[in-house]
Amino acid sequence: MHTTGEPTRIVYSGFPELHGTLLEQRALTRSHYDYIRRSLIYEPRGHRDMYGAILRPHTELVDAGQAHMGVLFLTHEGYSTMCGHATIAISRLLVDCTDTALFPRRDELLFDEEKKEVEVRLHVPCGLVRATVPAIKSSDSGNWCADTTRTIHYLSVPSFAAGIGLSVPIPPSLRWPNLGDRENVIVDVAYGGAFYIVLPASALGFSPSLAHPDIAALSDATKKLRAAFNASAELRSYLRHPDHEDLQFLYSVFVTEPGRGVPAPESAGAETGLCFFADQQVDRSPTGSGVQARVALAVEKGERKLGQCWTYHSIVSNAYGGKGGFTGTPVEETEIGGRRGVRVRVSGWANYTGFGTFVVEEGDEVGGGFSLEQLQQFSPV
Ligand SMILES: O=C(O)[C@H]1NCC[C@@H]1O
Repeated sequence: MHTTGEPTRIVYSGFPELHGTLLEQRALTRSHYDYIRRSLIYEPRGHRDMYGAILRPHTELVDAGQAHMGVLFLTHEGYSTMCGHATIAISRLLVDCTDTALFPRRDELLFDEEKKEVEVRLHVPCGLVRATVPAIKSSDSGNWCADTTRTIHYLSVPSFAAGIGLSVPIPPSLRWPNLGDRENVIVDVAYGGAFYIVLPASALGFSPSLAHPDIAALSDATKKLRAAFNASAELRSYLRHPDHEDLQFLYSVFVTEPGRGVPAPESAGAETGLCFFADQQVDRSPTGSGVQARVALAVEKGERKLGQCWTYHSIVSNAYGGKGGFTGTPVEETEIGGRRGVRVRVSGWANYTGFGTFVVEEGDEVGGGFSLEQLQQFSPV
């Protein structure tokens, strides 16, 4: 499927059996079955910016009846903890799926006759996500399917601002050309199921406009900024999560341009962002978990009130006249580990791109998956 152009290759059958909690399944997948991620995400089946997900029908929350399905997320680098664009895609898929062998808790989904929607609860590595999928019911069969004329929305785990106006010292070995003679970059850090650095392009020494971004140069700058941030124990201490240390890492640098893009009719304003995540993948979608992080920052800074809806664009949604932009609305203040958090409602669309079966033939070493970049780094080419 894709969400504003960002792919989600969804594994719903054929994955080896896994037991334990979702985080244990994630660890086991990483240690024993990483070859499956590489075969689906790397070339020749995938590419540098491919994204995937594995459905997990048994997790502690699914078995306790709190979630309908568990999900592991796959990136070019490894296994992420939250993904808004994939949540939107997978919840639509599950509403459309009538096969209980693939989706054992299918019969527990409820069609809300009044609102004409179905709630799907997903257990993802950062916690429980509640998605609401608009649906249409057939009067003949009584079956429903997703109604693609309305947006899907989800409420994820609490988001929070972890640090505002932090100064990141950039050592000489990590400077990039646009930095000029600056020695520090000022960033905000926020959590939206994963930790994000958020900053305007101008803070990196680039033009503030993301109308025609130099993606390669921004990728180089954000990669170096991330390395400089991670080099400081004091700055890393801002990546603290009260629940689980698996969640305590910097996932992404999000470069933003406030004001750019067409606001959705129900929203009070718009902005555009360019998200570099994992090992510098570029998100084509407006990045649901990053929207959560950016809304939490806006609330913390007093720029956004509860209930105020805002539109978030990517360079792809802007290129299509605003179609595919997400909206983000802070709906509830909450507390997380003694600090102020906010629940953010994110909405967007997802579409199917196809259904398929992948094979890796025995003895096909190249076809097991390769990353051109890693080959260049580690092997003679
Ligand atoms: O929408 C999101 O949250 C995701 N898209 C790719 C990077 C993030 O995990």
